[in-house]
Amino acid sequence: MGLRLKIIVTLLAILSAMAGLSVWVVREQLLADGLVQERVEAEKDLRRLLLALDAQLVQLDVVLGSWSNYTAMFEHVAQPNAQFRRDELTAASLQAGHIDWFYLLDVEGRTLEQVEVPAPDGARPMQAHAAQLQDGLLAHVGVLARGAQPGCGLTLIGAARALLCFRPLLRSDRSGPARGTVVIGRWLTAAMVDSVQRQTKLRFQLLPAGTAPAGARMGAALEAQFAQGVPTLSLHARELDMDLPVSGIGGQAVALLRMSAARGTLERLQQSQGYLTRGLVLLILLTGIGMMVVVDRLVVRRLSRLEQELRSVVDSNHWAGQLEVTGQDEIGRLAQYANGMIQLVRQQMVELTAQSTTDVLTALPNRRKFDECLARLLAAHQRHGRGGALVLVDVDFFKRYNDSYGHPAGDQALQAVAGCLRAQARRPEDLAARLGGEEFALLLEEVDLAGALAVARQACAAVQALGLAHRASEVLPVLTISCGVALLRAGDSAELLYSRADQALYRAKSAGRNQVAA
Ligand SMILES: Nc1nc2c(ncn2[C@@H]2O[C@H](COP(=O)(O)OP(=O)(O)OP(=O)(O)O)[C@@H](O)[C@H]2O)c(=O)[nH]1
Repeated sequence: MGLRLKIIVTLLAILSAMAGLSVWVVREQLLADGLVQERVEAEKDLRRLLLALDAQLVQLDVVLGSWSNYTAMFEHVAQPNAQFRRDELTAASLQAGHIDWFYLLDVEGRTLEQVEVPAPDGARPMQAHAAQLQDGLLAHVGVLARGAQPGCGLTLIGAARALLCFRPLLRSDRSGPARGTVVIGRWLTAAMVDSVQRQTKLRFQLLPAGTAPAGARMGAALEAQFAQGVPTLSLHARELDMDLPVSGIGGQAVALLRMSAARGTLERLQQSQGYLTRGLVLLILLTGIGMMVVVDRLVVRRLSRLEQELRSVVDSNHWAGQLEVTGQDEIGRLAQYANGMIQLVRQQMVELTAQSTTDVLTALPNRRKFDECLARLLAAHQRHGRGGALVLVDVDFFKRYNDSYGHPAGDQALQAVAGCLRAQARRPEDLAARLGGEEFALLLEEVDLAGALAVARQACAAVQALGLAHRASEVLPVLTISCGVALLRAGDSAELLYSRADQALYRAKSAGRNQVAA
């Protein structure tokens, strides 16, 4: 896997993990916030609903407050009399004031006057529950009213719920104890529920109180009810319910007020989570692409360029060329170090090549170099018809020289001979080489037989002129050499040419040494 692919895969893995984690964290946070927000909004709605329901009581209370014959009622309660005027206390007048029933009680809670608007089917529910009313509710109201405080609230009469308001009958200056109580009521009908729903745009129902504990009381301070944590929230997939137990006027459990609402907040949150997720993914993609471009420009591209340059340097024969240094950072320094190494390798290669083609004792080119040059000479001859000659050189009676003067002296003698031969290779294309032991060679380019013979003879003369004493030589008392010359011929191979030069050398040796034969 290339570096670029590795970086892409790693980046993708890291960014995906980051994206997943971010989405999860944000989602959890959004959900937690959403639930809190939903509860807050539901409580706000419930408050609004309770206020709207309370407004119904307030209306009833206003009707009760605007009653005109309190004085007559006060006296009637104190001492019931037959002259008590009942003009306002008819079913028709109650109906006009949106009241369903009216009671006038004495201080003991006994009913003195009672008016009821019959239901459309003629039923009179209040009468049907007269005993219950007498025993419970109205007596209770009477007790409440004895505290001289008016009040309103919800109550349960049989299975029906009603709103009621009561006022104690006091003196007009409000002094003295209450003499009785006026109570008016309205059935809490489906029409009234509808009207509150329309007005508040909130869905609710009044369920049987069941085992729910007595809770909020209509008309009591809402904040106090909420502070007690009375409402309970139940969350469903798409809806939420907020339940609030509602107490009656006497504190008894009357109903369970259930407000239902769509979970819009959650939907909105889920929607924003979707936007957020898409935004995050886009951001991460853009970040990933941006990072890739930066990493590509700063690292990958430069590294692959270095790799190409290094490969072409290594592939070249002699480690030719250098890497481009692109900056002073780690990659730039890497290129500098690599350049240093390339230079070192190049130097060592030059040195090794020189060592492998040079004779250690005489510093003349060795047999390997000679073979290369001979091959080149042959190729040039075949291609361009250039002339050339090979001169094989052998030191005369060298074994005896060694035996007479010792091996180290023999080495020095070979070095001296090498110096003489090097001096004969005057032109840049000429080559003097040591082939091995006391055998040397001269390769001469663009030369004819006369020229080659002349060079060979000069070599012989030069060695002789060295005057290196050789007491065991049969030729002269000084060191001498013999040379065999062979000219290049068409179709020659290295072996053929060498063989002719060797035969010539043999002839020179046989003819007495210290001479040249061709
Ligand atoms: N000192 C020294 N001697 C060497 C070296 N290489 C070869 N020799 C000696 O050179 C001698 C060559 O002897 P031969 O091949 O018998 O030939 P020669 O004694 O010169 O006799 P001819 O060639 O017939 O004149 C041997 O004794 C080798 O030991 C070297 O590097 N140094």
